[in-house]
Amino acid sequence: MSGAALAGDLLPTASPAEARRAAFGLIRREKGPFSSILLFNSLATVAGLAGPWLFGRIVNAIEAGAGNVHQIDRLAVLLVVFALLQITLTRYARYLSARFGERISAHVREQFLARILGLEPATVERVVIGDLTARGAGDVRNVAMTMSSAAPDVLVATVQALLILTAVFLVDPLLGTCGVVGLLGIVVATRWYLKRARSAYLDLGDANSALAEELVATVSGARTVEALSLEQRRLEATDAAIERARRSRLRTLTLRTVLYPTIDISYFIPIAGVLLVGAALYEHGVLSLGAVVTCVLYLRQLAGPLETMEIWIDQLQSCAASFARLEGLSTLPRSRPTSTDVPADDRIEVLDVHYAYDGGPDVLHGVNLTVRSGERLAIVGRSGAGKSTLGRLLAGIDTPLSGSVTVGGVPVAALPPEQLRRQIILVTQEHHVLQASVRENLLIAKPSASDDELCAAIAAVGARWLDDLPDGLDTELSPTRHRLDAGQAQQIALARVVLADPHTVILDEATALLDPTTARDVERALSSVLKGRTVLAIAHRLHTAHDADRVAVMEGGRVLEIGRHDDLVASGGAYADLWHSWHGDRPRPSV
Ligand SMILES: Nc1ncnc2c1ncn2[C@@H]1O[C@H](COP(=O)(O)OP(=O)(O)OP(=O)(O)O)[C@@H](O)[C@H]1O
Repeated sequence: MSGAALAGDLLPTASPAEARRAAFGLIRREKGPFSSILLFNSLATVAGLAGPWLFGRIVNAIEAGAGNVHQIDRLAVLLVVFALLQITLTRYARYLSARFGERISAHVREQFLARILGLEPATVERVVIGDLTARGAGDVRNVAMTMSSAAPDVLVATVQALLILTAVFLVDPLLGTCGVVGLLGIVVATRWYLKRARSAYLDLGDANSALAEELVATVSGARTVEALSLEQRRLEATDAAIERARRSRLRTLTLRTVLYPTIDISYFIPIAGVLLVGAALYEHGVLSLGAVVTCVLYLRQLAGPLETMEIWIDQLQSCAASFARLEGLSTLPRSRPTSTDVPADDRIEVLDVHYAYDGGPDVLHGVNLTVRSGERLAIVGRSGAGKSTLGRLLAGIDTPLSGSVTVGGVPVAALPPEQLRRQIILVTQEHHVLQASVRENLLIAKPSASDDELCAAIAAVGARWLDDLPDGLDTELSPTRHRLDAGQAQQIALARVVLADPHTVILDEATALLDPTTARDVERALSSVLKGRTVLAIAHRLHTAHDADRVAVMEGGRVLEIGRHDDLVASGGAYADLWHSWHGDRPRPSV
C-alpha cells in the first residue's frame, strides 16, 4: 500500500498486486458471463478466419484454370456464409461484453458507496474531502467507462490477435514467424510505455485530487479567506496545483506520442515481411499463391485488433491507476462491529479510558467518570484539557484505545446508529443541513415520525420561521434556494434531538458561534429540549458549571476533581482556581 491514510494526507492507493487481486476478484464474480464472452468471441474470430483461407483457395482455383467455376462458386457461397456467421457471433459477443461491462461498473459504483458509508464516522471526518470527491467522481467514472467499453473491446481484440497469428502459423510456419518478428516493434514500444504509464497515471490522479482539495478548501473557507485577506495566497496555491496537474497530464501525453506512431508504423512491417518472403517462396515453388494471399489477408485482419488495443491501452492504464485509487479505500478503518445487546439502563460509565488521535500521543490518560441518570454534569477545564475528546467518546463517535465507555453496560461505540441515537446525542456547533426538504432533514432522526410529530418537534425548539416557508415541511433547503442561517440550522439539529428522544444529551459549544440574539433563541430552545434528560455540558462559561448538579474538572487528559460547585469552590482546588479567575478575582485563564 503506498501513501499514508489520513490526517491531511491523500487517501491510500492499492499496490499493483492488490489492485490485480481485486480486479481478478471482480472478474471471478462474473465468471459465467466472462467465459461466454471468450467463447463467442473465439467462435466469431474463427468464423472470420475462414474468409482469408477460402479466398486463398479461390485464388488457387483461378490459378489452376477455367474448369473450376463450380468449385469457385461453392467457395464464394461458403465465404458469404462464414461472413454472416462472423457478423452474428460478433454482435452477440458484443452484447455479452457490454452487459458484462455494465454489471462490473455498477458493482464498482456500489462498492465505492458501500465503502464510504461503511467507514468509521471519525475516519470520514478526517479524510481529505477533495481527494474523496476526485475518487468518487473522476475515478469511479473512469473505471466504469473502461469496464463497460474498453476492457471488453481489448479482451476481444486480444483473443482475435492470438487466433489470427495461430492461423498464419498453421498456413505456413515460416510466414507466421515473419509476421511475429515484424510485430516486435509494437512489443518493445508497449513494454516501454507500460513501464512508465502506471506511475504517470497515479501521479495524474494525485495531482487531480490535490487540485480538487485546493478548490474545496478555498470555497468552503471563503469567509475566512476574505476575512484574513488570503485571496492572493489561495490563488497562488491553486495555480501551483493547476501547474502540477498540467505537468502530470503532459507526462502521460508524452508517453502516448511515442507509443501511437510506433504502433501505426509497425502495422505494415509484418505484411511487408510476409510479402517479401512469401514471394520468394512462391517463386521457388515452395508455397502456393493462395497461401501467400491468405497470410497477407490474415495479417491485414490483425490491424483491427491492434488498432483496438492502441485506442484503449492508454485508457486501460488510466483505469488501472483509478482502480488502484478506489481499492485503496478498502484499507481505511471500517465501521466497528455493532453490538446486539440492549443497554440495561441509562447509566453512563467511563472506566480507565485512554485515547490518542491517529497514532499520536495519548490525550486522555485513564479517565474515570460515572454519569447519574437525569443529572446535569458540567465538564470544565482549560483549553486542550481533553473535554471535547471525552465528549466524542461519550457520544460513541470515537472508540477508546483502552478502557471502556458504556451505557447500561453496553459499549457506546458498538451500538448500532438507530440504537445509539435513542441513548446519547452530541450537539455541537457543527450541524448538518442536507440539501433536501425540511421533512427529510428531520426524518433522519426518526424515519417513522408522522408530520404531527415533526411539527411538534419544530414547535418544541421554537422554530417559528418554518411557518413562513413557502411549502412548509416540503420546502427544499439548499444554499441557493432556502438557505438557513446558523441559528435556524441549530434549531433543525435540536428538533432532531427531540425526535430521536435520547435520554442523554452532550452539549459541546452548541451556541458558541452564534450571535448573542440567536444564541439566546437557541438557548431557549435548548432548555425545552433538555427537560427530563441527562445533560453533559462541556462548559466554556463557568455559569453553566455553577448551575449544574455536579462539575468534573479536566486537566491534561485526566479528571482531576468532581463534585458540587459549592463543595469544589470550598475545597480550594483546581476548580476553585478556575472559578476565581472567571470571576475576575485572579487573571482569567482560557477555558
Ligand atoms: N482531530 C485531532 N487530531 C489530533 N489531535 C487533536 C484533535 N483534536 C484534539 N486534539 C488534541 O487533543 C488534545 C485535547 O483536545 P480537546 O479538543 O479534547 O480539548 P478541549 O479541552 O476540548 O479544548 P478546547 O476547550 O480548546 O476545545 C489537545 O492536545 C488537542 O490538540
